[in-house]
Amino acid sequence: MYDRINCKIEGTNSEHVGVLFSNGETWREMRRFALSTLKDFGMGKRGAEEKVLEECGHLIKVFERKPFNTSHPVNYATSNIISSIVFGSRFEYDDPRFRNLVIRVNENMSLFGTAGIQVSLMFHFSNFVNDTLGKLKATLNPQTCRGLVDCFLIRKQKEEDACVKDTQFTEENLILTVANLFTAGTDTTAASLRWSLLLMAKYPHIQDQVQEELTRVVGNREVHVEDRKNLPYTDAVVHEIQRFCYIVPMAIPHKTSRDVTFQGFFIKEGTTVIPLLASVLYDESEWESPHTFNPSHFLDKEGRFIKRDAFLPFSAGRRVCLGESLAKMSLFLFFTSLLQRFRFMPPPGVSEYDLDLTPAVGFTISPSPHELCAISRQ
Ligand code: HEM
Repeated sequence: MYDRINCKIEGTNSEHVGVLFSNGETWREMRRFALSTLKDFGMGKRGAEEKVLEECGHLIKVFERKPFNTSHPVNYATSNIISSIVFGSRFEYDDPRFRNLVIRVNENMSLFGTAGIQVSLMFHFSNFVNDTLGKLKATLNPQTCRGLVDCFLIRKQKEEDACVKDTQFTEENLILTVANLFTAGTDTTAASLRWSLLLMAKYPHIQDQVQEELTRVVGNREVHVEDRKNLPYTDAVVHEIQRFCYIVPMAIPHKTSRDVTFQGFFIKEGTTVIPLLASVLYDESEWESPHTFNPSHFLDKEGRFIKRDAFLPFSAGRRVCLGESLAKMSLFLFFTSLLQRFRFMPPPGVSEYDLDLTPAVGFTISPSPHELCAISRQ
């Protein structure tokens, strides 16, 4: 059951292109291509770690002691991770075209599925990508891929030269695949990070324990992915944030590719099925206290980190999140690097108890608008 339902975006042929909403050969080819280039430029590599740490350096500069809204800076930072993997470069936070794109992607996730918003995103996205693409095409060197777009253009040229019939490496597929990576990969990671900071301000005793562990194990040097295994409490906190906040409560609609009988129910081929990830992340038979923010869900009695089968924020199966490794790495590095440097607190006059955990409405679950103070620890 890995097909998507048909989700056509007005004005485009999006039912048949990109990764998120395509099926069959297009999905297979675009997913394979995106995964292998993400591996080359991002996931599981030292290069990606450097990109996240570099971006963290930029983010740290805009965090403030006085109350500030975490939304925009965090969204710019996570968008820049995708930008540097896709385009091979990042954007300044005050670049108006970049800011506009980030806002559109954010709106798109809040109102996911609304045709008007999808059209508006595609319009802004096409403009932004066409502009960036023009620059990349003008400076393309077939010997060096700066990012996913270069790899795509080189492959497109090769398939054109070889007169490959029905090639998937088309301009439309390029724009939709890039749009999919921005839509699926920026707001989700940003929302997770914003929840992390809010929860640390809300539960200072948990923030204390994370900071004690970071100071003891890492000290003042840069945190690296390798440190994760020596930071069991921090790792448990990051996992618990993803469980407790279930950023994507429902997976993207699937469609049964054949008749199936599941738990005694007959489901006909072509039926729309929406896996409810929140139900497993809050399953009372799996978690000791599902409705409480409790990092012990991921710790054994000796304080060692434990994996849990019911931890499925990225879904499962063949349509499992394509960016899972990148998201996990980014979240861990941003969270630990920020907590090394700052103490996150409610604004003056607001107590921890007043910090509201009611989520904002949308396809992804983001915190409601709020302000925090970032007090330097160094
Ligand atoms: C905390 C961050 C993230 C969460 C919680 C998350 C979660 C998910 C979920 C639940 C799905 C739907 C799976 C299904 O339909 O069964 C999904 C799909 C997807 N995600 Fe993520 N995601 C995150 C970050 C990312 C990142 C960073 C990227 C890009 C690099 C990304 C790219 C995608 C793509 C392309 C799909 C569609 C896969 C397909 O249809 O084959 N995601 N994600």
